[in-house]
Amino acid sequence: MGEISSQALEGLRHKIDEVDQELLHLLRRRLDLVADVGAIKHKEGVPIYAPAREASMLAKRRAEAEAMGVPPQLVEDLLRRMMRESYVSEKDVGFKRIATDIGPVVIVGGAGKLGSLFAQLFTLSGYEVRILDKEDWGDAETLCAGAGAVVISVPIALTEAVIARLPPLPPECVLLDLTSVKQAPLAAMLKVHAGPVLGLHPMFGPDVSSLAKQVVVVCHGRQEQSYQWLLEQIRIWGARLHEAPAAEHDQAMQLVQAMRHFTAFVYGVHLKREHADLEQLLQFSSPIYRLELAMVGRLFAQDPALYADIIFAQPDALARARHYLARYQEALAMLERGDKAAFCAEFDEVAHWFGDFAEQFRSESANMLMVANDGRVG
Ligand SMILES: O=C(O)C(=O)C[C@]1(C(=O)O)C=C[C@@H](O)C=C1
Repeated sequence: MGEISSQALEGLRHKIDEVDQELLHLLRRRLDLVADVGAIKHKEGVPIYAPAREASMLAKRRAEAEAMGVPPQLVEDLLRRMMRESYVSEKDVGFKRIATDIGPVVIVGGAGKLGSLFAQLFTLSGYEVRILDKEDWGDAETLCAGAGAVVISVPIALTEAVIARLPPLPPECVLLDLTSVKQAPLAAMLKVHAGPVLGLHPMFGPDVSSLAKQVVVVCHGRQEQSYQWLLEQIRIWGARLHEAPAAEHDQAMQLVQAMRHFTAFVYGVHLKREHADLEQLLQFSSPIYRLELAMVGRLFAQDPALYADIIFAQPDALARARHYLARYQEALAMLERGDKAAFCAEFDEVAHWFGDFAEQFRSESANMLMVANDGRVG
């Protein structure tokens, strides 16, 4: 059934259509300007992401919006969304090539999703890219001959074996990996190659449209000076580099990745065994539950082996999971006793421990929830 509308309403809607069309023309103009910015950045080697420019632009537009009676958050949301579009369009122009005098970049596992993304980024930056995938080991020596960098991008469980299988590399070649764990691959690379060695962990999946604002963890191996070009190249792609010792990285990942995925896995198992009707749950769901369900559900749209690798590769995964289970059991005991006071006391202690982060997370998530709700149809 069509929506009921009066003539007055129709007239106003017509005017709104005109305003939205004007907005379209303005967006087109902005996209054209951004394309010109992209061309200059490509030539001059300026990073895609310009945080200082973004901060000053947002502050000015917010103040102007306020003075005009336009909600500042509305303007900020629109600008952020437009800038996300800029990252993609500026990426497609290509990037300045930082190291002009190095040999080809060989990507071991370059036919995989993450490997393909890096192959694309190196190609967009003017490097010769060679792919060494499963079926190419017979040609490994030829492919690696004269290489300026060899990038290992294979499943975690295979990383060390693949590194051990590499042919001898040129002494100045940078050997690096993109694995989610860092200590074991770094040790393996340092063992087989006497030249520059670097461990990277891109903290994003292969489906990102650009590296702008993404984080890449850097674990130094050997001869840092010899791979500064590569770090600079990644900065130009838009990513933020976070340096950390490999052991510290692996420990943090245990909590950020392994535990997180493990609990999401258990929650998925629980929903299935309880015969949850997802269609029905979505009908009842608030934005936060929808988001939570999406975070759990997206796990099961991906490769089980990848998640098994991330969880099982952590040396102390079992001990940590046992600690988690013990905490769950403690909480369960409160529930059995009907001890609300104990629950609230523990809650307060955790809130105190979160400190200012609790409020920060509340306001950050409020915005995310609104965006999640915008995408809802019906
Ligand atoms: O001004 C720039 O450097 C741009 O690339 C343009 C733009 C924008 O869309 O306004 C996009 C990305 C930057 O992080 C900042 C601003």
